[in-house]
Amino acid sequence: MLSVSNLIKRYGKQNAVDDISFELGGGEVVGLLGPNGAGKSTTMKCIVGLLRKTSGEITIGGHDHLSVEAKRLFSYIPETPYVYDLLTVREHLQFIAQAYGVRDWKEKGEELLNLFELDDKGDKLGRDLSKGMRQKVSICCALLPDPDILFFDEPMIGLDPKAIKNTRQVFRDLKEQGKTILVSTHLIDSVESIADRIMILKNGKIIGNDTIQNLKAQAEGSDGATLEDLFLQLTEDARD
Ligand SMILES: Nc1ncnc2c1ncn2[C@@H]1O[C@H](COP(=O)(O)OP(=O)(O)OP(=O)(O)O)[C@@H](O)[C@H]1O
Repeated sequence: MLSVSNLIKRYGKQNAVDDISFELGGGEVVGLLGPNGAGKSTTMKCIVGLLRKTSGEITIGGHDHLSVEAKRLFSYIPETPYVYDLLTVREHLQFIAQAYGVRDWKEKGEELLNLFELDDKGDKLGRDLSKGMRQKVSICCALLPDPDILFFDEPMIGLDPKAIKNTRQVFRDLKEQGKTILVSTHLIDSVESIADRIMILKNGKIIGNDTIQNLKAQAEGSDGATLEDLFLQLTEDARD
């Protein structure tokens, strides 16, 4: 469903993403973990076409990632939610529904607004929303077109505990529906229960790419180790 080959993204002399290759099969849920500055957001932004890659090949559903065919297949929830200042919350949903040709969107839109407790904020303008509300609107907009693939960049940041719980449930529902998900996060616990596989990035390189069980087995002295222990062990010299 997603294929990334020899992706490099260079900022000046620094390779923020340093020749990484990986694939996501249809229906796979993969957590992208890594310390600050590891290259998670840069990787995501290159995949969705927000940043121009320096080199490498990326295909989504067999199409070049910059093609319209690829863009029809995915939604992206950025780390910093972007909303339109002069559209209300409901108008955001209407805009997305029209842009993606979503029929009968109103009912699903209302369900999403209810789920994220935005139903009484439907007439609020984007510019008047708090950061957490913007994040919720961003998630609702991403879910409305019912995409096959979802890219979530730190989706829990800025959400209140109830919204975090709801988002976890949304992940479980999406997984059950067979959606393909790549989710970058610092909140290791939030992916542990749903991820089929974890990729750990450090200094722009993938240093671990396996099931949690296999990664734990590979890690030294991993008896009873939590995913957090493993993560810290693999990334401990990240500041070298
Ligand atoms: N616009 C930019 N110009 C120059 N360097 C950048 C730019 N954006 C990111 N970088 C650098 O690229 C590297 C990867 O950054 P990136 O934001 O992808 O990391 P991240 O893993 O998402 O980090 P975090 O967990 O802190 O969000 C970092 O060293 C960062 O300083």
